[in-house]
Amino acid sequence: MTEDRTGGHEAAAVLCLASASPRRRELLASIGVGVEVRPVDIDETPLPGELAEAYVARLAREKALAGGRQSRLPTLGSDTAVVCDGRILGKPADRAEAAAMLRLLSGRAHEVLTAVAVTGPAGLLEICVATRVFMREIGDSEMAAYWATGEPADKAGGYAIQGLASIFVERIEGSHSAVVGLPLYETAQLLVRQDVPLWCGAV
Ligand SMILES: Cc1cn([C@H]2C[C@H](O)[C@@H](COP(=O)(O)OP(=O)(O)OP(=O)(O)O)O2)c(=O)[nH]c1=O
Repeated sequence: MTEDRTGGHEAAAVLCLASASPRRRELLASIGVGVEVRPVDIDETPLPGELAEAYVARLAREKALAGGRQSRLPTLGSDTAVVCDGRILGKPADRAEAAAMLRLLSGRAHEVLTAVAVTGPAGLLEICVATRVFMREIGDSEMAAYWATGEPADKAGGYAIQGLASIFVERIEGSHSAVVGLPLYETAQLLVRQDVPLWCGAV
């Protein structure tokens, strides 16, 4: 453990995180896993006819493998997509796309898929977690106000359940941390299999 600038404690790096997402780093820190961040730039275009589960699994795997080439530590890659009516919603490019996404999600349920891949001594381990999110109806003025906050821009499906959009989410079935970007229960199991210590040490 080393003391960080805020006077808190930052765990020493035991995992390479192949991700630019601050949410994933914070989620891992919350279970005592310190990371070395190695974001990778991969093409996130779905292949023709590729199903959502195969798509997120492929991206998580590609991120883990590319990140792993830059580190000696076990390496984690992950990808989150919002899926509604078979359509994969990534991050909205602009206000119009964000509004179209929220209009599609308003007043109904959709799925959030998060895939995780971890390379390490046990080889490549992978999981994919599906969570159902039930949203209330969202009005046009709320959509416009939400876009103006800046929150939707870098979020799959154009919303953040952990942020201001929590007022739109009636309930979920599944994993809250998976919607935010990393399913902690399932990820912990993969990390243990790769000998990565959690807050409770090597188990
Ligand atoms: C649905 C939803 C998504 N998100 C975020 C999680 C992910 O960071 C992002 C989905 O994009 P991803 O492409 O999965 O991840 P990323 O681009 O942020 O990071 P990297 O590819 O480098 O790993 O959306 C939330 O924070 N809250 C939510 O409620």
